[in-house]
Amino acid sequence: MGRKALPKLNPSVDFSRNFLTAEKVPRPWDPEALFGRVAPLEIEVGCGKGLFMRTASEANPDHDFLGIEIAYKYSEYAGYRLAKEGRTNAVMVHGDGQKLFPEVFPDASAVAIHVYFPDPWWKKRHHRRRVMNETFSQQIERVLVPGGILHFWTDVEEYFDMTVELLHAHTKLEGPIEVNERPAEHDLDYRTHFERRMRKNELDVFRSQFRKPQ
Ligand SMILES: C[S@@+](CC[C@H](N)C(=O)[O-])C[C@H]1O[C@@H](n2cnc3c(N)ncnc32)[C@H](O)[C@@H]1O
Repeated sequence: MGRKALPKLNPSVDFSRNFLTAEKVPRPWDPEALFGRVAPLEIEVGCGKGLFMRTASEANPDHDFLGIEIAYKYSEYAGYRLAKEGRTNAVMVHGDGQKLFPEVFPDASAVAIHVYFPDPWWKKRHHRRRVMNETFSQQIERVLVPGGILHFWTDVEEYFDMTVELLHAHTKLEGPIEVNERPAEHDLDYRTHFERRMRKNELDVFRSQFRKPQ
């Protein structure tokens, strides 16, 4: 299943408030510099075109959303779309989530971390390239506040099972807590573009949450 080319960005839209490259993320972490306030933080890793970032930041104006996407064009487009919708509580970062977590986020700094449909890296010898690995799962646990939630969805059952095993073996996160499918009320009423694609193709989606103990 290939991806369509992204629409052109209108050069008159200033999206500098909603998009930055990894080296511009403040170190030490300073949410006020990015969002102009301190609010409960949610982080998404691997945002693609940013549907979740747009819908979640609109639905939860009291939370701040930081999206990390390694593909420059997608991160830029997602930031541009946030700017077009005038969002002040959501920022896209072009970068590698696995590098940014240890460099940027303090312990217990996020109420939720979202990982939706990470690249499956199907071949066994490529599994080590998967975003969900031992080191990153421990970073997720460290960055979540007590009671914070990891949202992990995938269409690959074997990746789902591997992640459950990984989290049980290397973290104290509790789960998987099952998440039910919700009927879509309009054509973009899906958690992400990949969820939309899987459901339109009648493919399974494995949805879960894991909670950091208090
Ligand atoms: C299969 S796509 C899913 C996109 C989106 N989450 C969705 O569900 O529609 C996986 C995305 O993760 C991004 N990605 C892969 N590794 C990453 C990393 N280490 N840090 C940030 N993004 C990453 C890829 O560029 C790609 O856009």
